[in-house]
Amino acid sequence: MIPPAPPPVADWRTYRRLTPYLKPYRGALLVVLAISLLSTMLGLAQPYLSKLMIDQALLKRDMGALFEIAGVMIGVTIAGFAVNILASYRYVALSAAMLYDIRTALLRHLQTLSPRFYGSFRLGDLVSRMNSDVSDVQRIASDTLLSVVSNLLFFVGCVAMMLWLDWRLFLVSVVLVPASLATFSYYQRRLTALTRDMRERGADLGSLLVDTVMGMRVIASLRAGEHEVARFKAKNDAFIGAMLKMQVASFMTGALPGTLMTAATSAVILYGGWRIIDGGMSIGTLVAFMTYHMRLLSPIQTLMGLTSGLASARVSLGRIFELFDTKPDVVDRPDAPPLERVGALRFDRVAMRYDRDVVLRDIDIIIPAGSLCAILGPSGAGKSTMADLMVRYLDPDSGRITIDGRDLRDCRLDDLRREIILVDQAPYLFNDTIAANIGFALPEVAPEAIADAAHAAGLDGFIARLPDGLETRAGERGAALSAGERQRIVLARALLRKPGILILDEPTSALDGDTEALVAGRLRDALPDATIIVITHKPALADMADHVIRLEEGRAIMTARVEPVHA
Ligand SMILES: Nc1ncnc2c1ncn2[C@@H]1O[C@H](COP(=O)(O)OP(=O)(O)OP(=O)(O)O)[C@@H](O)[C@H]1O
Repeated sequence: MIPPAPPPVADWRTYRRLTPYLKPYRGALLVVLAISLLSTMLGLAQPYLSKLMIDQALLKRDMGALFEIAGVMIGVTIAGFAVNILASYRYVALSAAMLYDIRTALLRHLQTLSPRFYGSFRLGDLVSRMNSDVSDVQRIASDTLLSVVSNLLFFVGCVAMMLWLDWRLFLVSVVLVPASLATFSYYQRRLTALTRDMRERGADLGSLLVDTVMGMRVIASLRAGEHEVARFKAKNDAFIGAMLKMQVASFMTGALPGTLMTAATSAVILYGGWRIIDGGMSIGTLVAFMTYHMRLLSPIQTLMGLTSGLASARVSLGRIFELFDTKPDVVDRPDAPPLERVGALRFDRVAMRYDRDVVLRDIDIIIPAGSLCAILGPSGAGKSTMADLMVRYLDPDSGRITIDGRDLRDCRLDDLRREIILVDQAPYLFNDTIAANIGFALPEVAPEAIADAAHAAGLDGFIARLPDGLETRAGERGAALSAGERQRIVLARALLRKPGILILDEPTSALDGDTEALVAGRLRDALPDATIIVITHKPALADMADHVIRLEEGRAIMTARVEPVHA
């Protein structure tokens, strides 16, 4: 098998993709930047005030000027403090709102992806992207970006003040800047690649942990604990190795260029001192210049240090946008006319393959509206695939599926998912009460309707025996219930929604004969006009159907039952 190509390393253009999310906050961002500019200007005033203090007050022994300048200095410090707090508060609120928008958009996008995506994408990796990567971006956005902007402003202001005070001294102070920038740029590129590697190893580790926790029962029963620990150790070693490499690169990126800049300080003192002794410069000017020079190092070092954070956020953003770039298998047509009624469902020369394996070919069947239809066939014949096609989790490779003559692709997904409900083979329960699981996402539903649905699914006897009845909790993924109880709860959830077409994929596989007969008997009463399609291996269920579709080697043969159950 050819291994998949490694994902591309995110470059700086990744940040451009944030533009649509920034747009709604343009005005607010400009206000924050204006406040930040004000705070920078206040910070830049301090060294200049010390020059005035030395040259105008101390050297001239002017007490009045001393108090005046000291008063201005205190005022500037207090104002700078207040403006700084305001800028960071406004900025954090703004970045939090923006990241909420990204997370919501991501969640909406993930909801459009088909089961095929969830079958192939590692759960741990997905959780790590939605959690750690988004948090990483949040951390950087709520901290680093404001810091970058204010440090850049401060840097530019410092340079301007230094040039204004003495341009020759400025040239001496920046002589090592090119070497510093070259070192920085080399380590910064290395850092991006290493950060990506570390995130990937982290996702590997996360996936293994999710897999292990979910498979804990199997691990315990097969006594595979040590095997799992060894797998964990290998992944953990790879993660720690990648993290250490990244740390070294991060340190070098932050520290080396700054160290070079510090070396320039001695040159400034030497040249400035010579100019003072020579009479070409005042003491106040050199003191102010040195203060700017020392402060110039701080934004450079901060900016360089921040690059490791920015590189890591860039990688995280890349991983988040990779999810956004995953195209849904089915495309919605929200402009399509609404689906008025749900009629006959037809497979018109439908073919379907996974990768290169053909699963269904030339499927040509009609499921009459209002009928009870059973789909039979050997394991792996493609029955569940047919169900996925009927609810448009997938689109056929060729041919079409129509509802009352209209191609499913020409319907709104919202209409389809309201009218056609699939209860699939793996009943999923949320960690909530049984009532909340049945009435999931229907906050207005009446308790009587939930009780009716539970009755229709044959749950009434079981619920009556529970001390908390419908308010009993289902446990993590329904672990506090038996497989048959879970199956009936998801059936009740579907019945409550009264769909026009209900597809049940092996709905009674975990039920005993009596319970199966009870549930099957109540189905038609619960949905008197609906089309009910049951995928089953159980002859008893198939016997109740009006029509039977038999799948053999990807070709459906439909046989109408001679004696329909419902006359
Ligand atoms: N996501 C997928 N990627 C690749 N192959 C798949 C995928 N899903 C199903 N298949 C393959 O397609 C074939 C049909 O699968 P399907 O689940 O539709 O069969 P089925 O008739 O419902 O089987 P069963 O009765 O065991 O539930 C199988 O060979 C299966 O391995």
